[in-house]
Amino acid sequence: MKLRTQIALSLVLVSLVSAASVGGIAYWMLMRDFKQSVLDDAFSRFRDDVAAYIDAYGSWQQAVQSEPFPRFVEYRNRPLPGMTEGPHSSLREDSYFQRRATAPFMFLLLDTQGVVMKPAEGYAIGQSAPELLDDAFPISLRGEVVAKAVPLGDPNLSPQDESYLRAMRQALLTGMSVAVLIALLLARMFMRRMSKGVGRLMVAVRQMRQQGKLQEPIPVRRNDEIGALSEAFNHMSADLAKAHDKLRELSIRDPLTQLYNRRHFVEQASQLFEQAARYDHPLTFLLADLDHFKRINDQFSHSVGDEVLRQVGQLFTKNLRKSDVIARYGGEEFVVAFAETSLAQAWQRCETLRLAIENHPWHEIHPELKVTLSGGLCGALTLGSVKRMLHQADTNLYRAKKLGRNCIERSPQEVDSVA
Ligand SMILES: Nc1nc2c(ncn2[C@@H]2O[C@H](COP(=O)(O)OP(=O)(O)OP(=O)(O)O)[C@@H](O)[C@H]2O)c(=O)[nH]1
Repeated sequence: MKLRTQIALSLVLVSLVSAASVGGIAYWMLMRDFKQSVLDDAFSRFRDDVAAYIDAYGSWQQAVQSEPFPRFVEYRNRPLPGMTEGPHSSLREDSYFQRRATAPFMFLLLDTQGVVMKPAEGYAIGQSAPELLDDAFPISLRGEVVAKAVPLGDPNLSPQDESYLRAMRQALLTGMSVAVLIALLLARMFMRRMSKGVGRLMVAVRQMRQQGKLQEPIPVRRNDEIGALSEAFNHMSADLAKAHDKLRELSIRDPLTQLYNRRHFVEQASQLFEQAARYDHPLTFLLADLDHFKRINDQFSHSVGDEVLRQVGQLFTKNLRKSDVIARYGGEEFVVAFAETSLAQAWQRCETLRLAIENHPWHEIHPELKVTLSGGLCGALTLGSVKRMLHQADTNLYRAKKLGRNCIERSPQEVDSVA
């Protein structure tokens, strides 16, 4: 499953569970407090009625014999004359009849010893129930506890109470739905923000893998773990690109002279040949060889021979153009591809190079050291391949050696054809 989907699902789940938990707890607290307030209200009425009843007849027993408690309550709470009219009359009447229906019948009345005085829900008059005394509310008359009331069962809620609770439930549900909606919107924003950073990383990694783009910097716009990850990724890709470039350089360079190696030269020469042949542009190859190099090694040591090769490499680079592809072709052999260069122009440059090598202060390495270079040129694209052109250049080099070395030779027929 995609990270984005996983985050989305987690956030949706968290939002729903949070909203349901908060809503559930709020509803439970609302119901608890509401029932308590109904109970308190009912008890205060019941307490007043019982106290007035006992007060009116001297004791509960005498009162019961004189007038039933419900009737006493009804008369006691009946609206005063004149109150049945006017703006508040209906309120008073409603309240009276609803409370009357609930309050008297939800309390069991005990005397101070725990003997039932007014029955309710399975308790008969005269039954002893001292175990209920602990939870009973005291009813006092002039500072003396005259009875105790025990609430039984759930309160009978009035239609007004029910509609109030319905409205509260509705409000709670609406609140919860809005909370879930806001949570989901925030989750979506949060997820987009998060997945944006991860998405950028993914695109960069994919480009690295599929297109080989090693250095693919991504913007670091955040100050969190994803920002740190992006920064680390940028560092790593820069390091990787550097290491890759270094490795590539090592793989195409000759370690002694730092010129290109033979393999890289062959690759480059093939491309240059293809282009020159297609667009009919000039291209000339030089194959060069240091003269009597074996003697240098033998006479002055192998390390002097190495130093000569190194310095000859530098002279090649210094005296030829950047666009010329210069390589060490073998032991003391060098090869150059002169792009966009005719045979005559290449010969001129090779002569400059040859003289530079001949006149180099070799005596600084050893007083008797002398170094010269022989070379063979070929600019005959008509030969059809790099291999054949290099072979022709080698033939010309051989002739240069035969002619006494320290010179650059071209094929006579090429020189003639240009002339
Ligand atoms: N010091 C050193 N010598 C090398 C290296 N590579 C090849 N050589 C030596 O270069 C010498 C080439 O000698 P030859 O092929 O006989 O040619 P040469 O002595 O230059 O004679 P000509 O080419 O005919 O002028 C050999 O002695 C190789 O050992 C290298 O990397 N370092």
